[in-house]
Amino acid sequence: MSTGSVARSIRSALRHSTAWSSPIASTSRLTLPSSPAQLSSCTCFQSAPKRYSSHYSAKPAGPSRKKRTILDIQSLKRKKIPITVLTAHDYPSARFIEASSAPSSDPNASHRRGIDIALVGDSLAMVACGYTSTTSLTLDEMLYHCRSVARGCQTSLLLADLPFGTYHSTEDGVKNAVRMIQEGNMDAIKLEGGKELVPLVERLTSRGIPVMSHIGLTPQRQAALSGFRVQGKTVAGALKVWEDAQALQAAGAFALLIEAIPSRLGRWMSERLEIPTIGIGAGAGADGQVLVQLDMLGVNSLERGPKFLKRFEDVERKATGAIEEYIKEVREGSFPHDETHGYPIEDQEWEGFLEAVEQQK
Ligand SMILES: Nc1nc(=O)c2c([nH]1)NC[C@@H]1CN(c3ccc(C(=O)N[C@@H](CCC(=O)O)C(=O)O)cc3)CN21
Ligand SMILES: CC(C)C(=O)C(=O)O
Repeated sequence: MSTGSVARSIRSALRHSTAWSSPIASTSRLTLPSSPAQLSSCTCFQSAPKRYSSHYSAKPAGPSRKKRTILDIQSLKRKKIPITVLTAHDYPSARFIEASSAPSSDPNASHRRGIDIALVGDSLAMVACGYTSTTSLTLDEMLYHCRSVARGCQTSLLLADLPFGTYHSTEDGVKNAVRMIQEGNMDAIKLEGGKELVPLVERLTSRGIPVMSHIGLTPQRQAALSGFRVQGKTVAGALKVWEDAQALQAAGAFALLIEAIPSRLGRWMSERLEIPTIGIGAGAGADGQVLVQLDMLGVNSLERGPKFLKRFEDVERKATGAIEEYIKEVREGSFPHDETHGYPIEDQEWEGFLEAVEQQK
């Protein structure tokens, strides 16, 4: 192939990679502060990293759609504004979050602020990959999902779980958290565990990697906890949750996820901790709430699900209904419609084609 023809094929490939090409991910990463003290006074979290969106994505963010920062999240607690967290597992679920953050016509609408934190939770192992537990998910699988979410979500703070087994030692935890930031394009990471993780939380936060700690029911330890069971229901159990919370706050965690604990304990701790608590099955007294997006959309509405789950939609029913309609229309011949869904050819071209075929005989 000549140089000219190589250039031509590249130009042609570029021309054809329009609406269906994947968007270009940002290469500009946040510069992170190096100590917890710097973290709370630093302004570098406040500037939005530029991310480019695909041709058919929503309009570019307007002035009211500032990238969420650690400081923003923490100030919501002081202002007593509930923090909204929702999981995103891929590009479309990230785009749903981004679209729900669009400024509405009503400037006072409470949903106007949108989702504060998009969480690439390792629940994706179960709901998006079909594994029976979160422990099967590898770091590489997680990184692949993180990159897709980062391409779809510009406004929310991007948080992801370090998968099971990737932070059993402080050294592993630091190395793998850095990969989540550099390769996964995440802003912060979440770690399941209590006091035993203090050395890792200190190391990460003092090196500028913001950490959300996750206590109470920690699904990665499902086997050790003998299943997905409510935690902190006894004197000793509640004391353990409270001691973990205090130790992790002191170690530098910017927020605390509290899962499946009694509502009274959730409220009591939230009133006493300085850092925000994000609850899932921890009652209305937490500083924020998190749900798994596919759960709250009712994508798996046939399963019973935990008691804390509220399904705001029944996407499973809507999706299967639509697919059945598609099957019916294809079988009946009512889809596609030539006029609506097909491509025309000019009469002259068509007749010319028929003549040309005739002449070839
Ligand atoms: N789809 C999905 N949603 C989740 O919220 C979720 C996951 N997957 N995978 C990881 C963990 C597991 N989670 C779960 C799963 C089940 C219960 C559950 O059924 N709990 C019982 C508690 C029983 C008790 O101790 O009293 C319940 O009835 O709510 C709780 C959390 C939360 N996380
Ligand atoms: C259940 C939520 C909080 C989570 O940690 C996840 O999505 O993995």
